[in-house]
Amino acid sequence: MSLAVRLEGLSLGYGSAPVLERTDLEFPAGSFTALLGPSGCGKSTVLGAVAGFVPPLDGRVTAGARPVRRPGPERGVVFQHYALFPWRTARGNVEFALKRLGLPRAERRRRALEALAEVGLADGTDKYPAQLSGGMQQRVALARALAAEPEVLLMDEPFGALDALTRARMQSLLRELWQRRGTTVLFVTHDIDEALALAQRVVVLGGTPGRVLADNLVPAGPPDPALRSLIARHLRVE
Ligand SMILES: Nc1ncnc2c1ncn2[C@@H]1O[C@H](COP(=O)(O)OP(=O)(O)OP(=O)(O)O)[C@@H](O)[C@H]1O
Repeated sequence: MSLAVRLEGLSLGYGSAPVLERTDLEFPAGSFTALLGPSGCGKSTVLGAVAGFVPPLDGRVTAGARPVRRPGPERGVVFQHYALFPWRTARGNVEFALKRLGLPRAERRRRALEALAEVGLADGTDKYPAQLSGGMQQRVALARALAAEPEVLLMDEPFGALDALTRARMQSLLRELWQRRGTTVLFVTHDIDEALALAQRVVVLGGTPGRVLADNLVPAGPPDPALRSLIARHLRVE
């Protein structure tokens, strides 16, 4: 149900500008890691490389035993902008995403309803995006990713556009889903508190080109102010 992700000597960039240079990182199967760093340091690019959207300039990305060469259903992606089709219902959006898996119609429906129930939207399956709040739309986007039963979940500031209360609800929903499913999660954010609240491990990226500035295990238990200020020092945002 989950795959380890490895970045080996990975260099990424667009054209001649390097974004990440010779980076090695391993994310064990079933782990929940936050990638934290200032805007422009390359967090989304790293996620894009794991998703298979951004080809490496050098080195490689593997998911399980296989090198990542293109997007695949075992790696689900959730973006900040929900990118739902406005003319499809919540269920329709999730079902549509399952088409590329070649699943029969009845199976697509079953999985869509199950995933929407899992994110707490059992009552909203026939609503259109315009009839749903931002938090509910993000739930649909999460259900869409989960319905494909991914082994790795890649999340790019998924809660960045939500108000504080909805964001906190979505964070606990995500923790719950992760505990239940054991999916490997890579979660990009530039919010230290969100990273500490959610992840087992926080990796801090920074610099130009980007590199790993710190790789901390987040201790279980109550929030640790010392760890928070250590991370903030790396980010120089205190
Ligand atoms: N498609 C692209 N073409 C060219 N340059 C790009 C492209 N996408 C990102 N970049 C550049 O790569 C660098 C890293 O961008 P990236 O989006 O990965 O950073 P980020 O840390 O996720 O930032 P943010 O927190 O603002 O989303 C930036 O300098 C950005 O301008």
